[in-house]
Amino acid sequence: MNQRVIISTHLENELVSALSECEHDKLFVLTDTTTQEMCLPVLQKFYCMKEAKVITIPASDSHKDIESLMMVWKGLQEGSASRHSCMINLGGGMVTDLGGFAASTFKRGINFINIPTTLLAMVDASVGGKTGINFGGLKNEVGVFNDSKFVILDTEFLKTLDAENICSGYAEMLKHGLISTEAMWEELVSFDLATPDLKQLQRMVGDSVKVKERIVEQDPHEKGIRKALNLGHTFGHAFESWALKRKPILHGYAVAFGLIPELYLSVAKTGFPTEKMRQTVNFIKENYGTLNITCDDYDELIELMHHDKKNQNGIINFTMLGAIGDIRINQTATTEEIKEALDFFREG
Ligand SMILES: O=C(O)C(=O)C[C@@H](O)[C@H](O)[C@H](O)COP(=O)(O)O
Repeated sequence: MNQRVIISTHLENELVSALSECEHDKLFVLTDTTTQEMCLPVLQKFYCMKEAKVITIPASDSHKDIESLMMVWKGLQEGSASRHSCMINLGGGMVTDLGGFAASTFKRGINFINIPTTLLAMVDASVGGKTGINFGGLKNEVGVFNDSKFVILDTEFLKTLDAENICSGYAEMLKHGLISTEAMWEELVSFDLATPDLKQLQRMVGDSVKVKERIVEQDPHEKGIRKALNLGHTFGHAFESWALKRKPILHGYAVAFGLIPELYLSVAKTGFPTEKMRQTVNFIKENYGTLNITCDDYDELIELMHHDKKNQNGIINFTMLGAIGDIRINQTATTEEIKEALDFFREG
């Protein structure tokens, strides 16, 4: 990985040091309307930011699209950015994904630094070089792999989040536990997510991001083991795209929901222990509720799964588990099995 992930203890110092390693003629900072209000004031107090030009896009995943991307390109162009300029992406996964893609394509690529401000971006989106936008109703349909030079991870920003955003990011942590160790999974499913202990959560963020870093280092372009990080996402992205047309849900909620049918398939096909599946499913149902799909939605969901980026030769590709930490990539399921898993999701 050509990216350095820094767990911040003093944001200003770390940013000064990162910027000194990213030689730049002009500095830009990308925010969305939420982080402009909640997080930008923290950065604007720093001397190193005094010349930075701010570009702001509308908040939420429904704006992770070509229009917002054009706003960023336009902001860079109007601010006379050169190929030697640098952009700081200050925000959640939508900002780090879209900003990373804008920076990677503007004048064929300028340096960028991610400062994630949501739990989801801290443990997942800001790390590992997946950048992109949604397109044609499909998640992350257009994008490139390109690392930010630095990720500066300041867990103080967690204090700006509401309960829903904590839950959303936590779903990716839960996924990291499932693909990692029993001890990590155990701590995650025992955590009181309804009234979270922020100190404990801040410590768990460090462990969680290490799981992602370790996997991305082995396989930066998702040819093999990186597909582990997509656990919960074959169904999850389908749920998310389905919801986008009705009542949008946060990405992490879609992943939490996606874990349910994928763990069900793991029990049926790769021998994942039923009791651990039950414990995980109960945790998800208690903390995330459910998504109200009916049998009439199955064909649409399966059609959406046919666009998953892991697929090859028209076959839907799943990541499953044989046990906690026993990752089985490139698994398949028949349409009948997928429908059974959706029945389990609804009726469980
Ligand atoms: O980093 C990865 O690799 C992942 O799959 C992590 C996912 O949690 C993340 O949501 C990712 O952006 C999904 O990527 P996609 O390739 O399925 O669009």
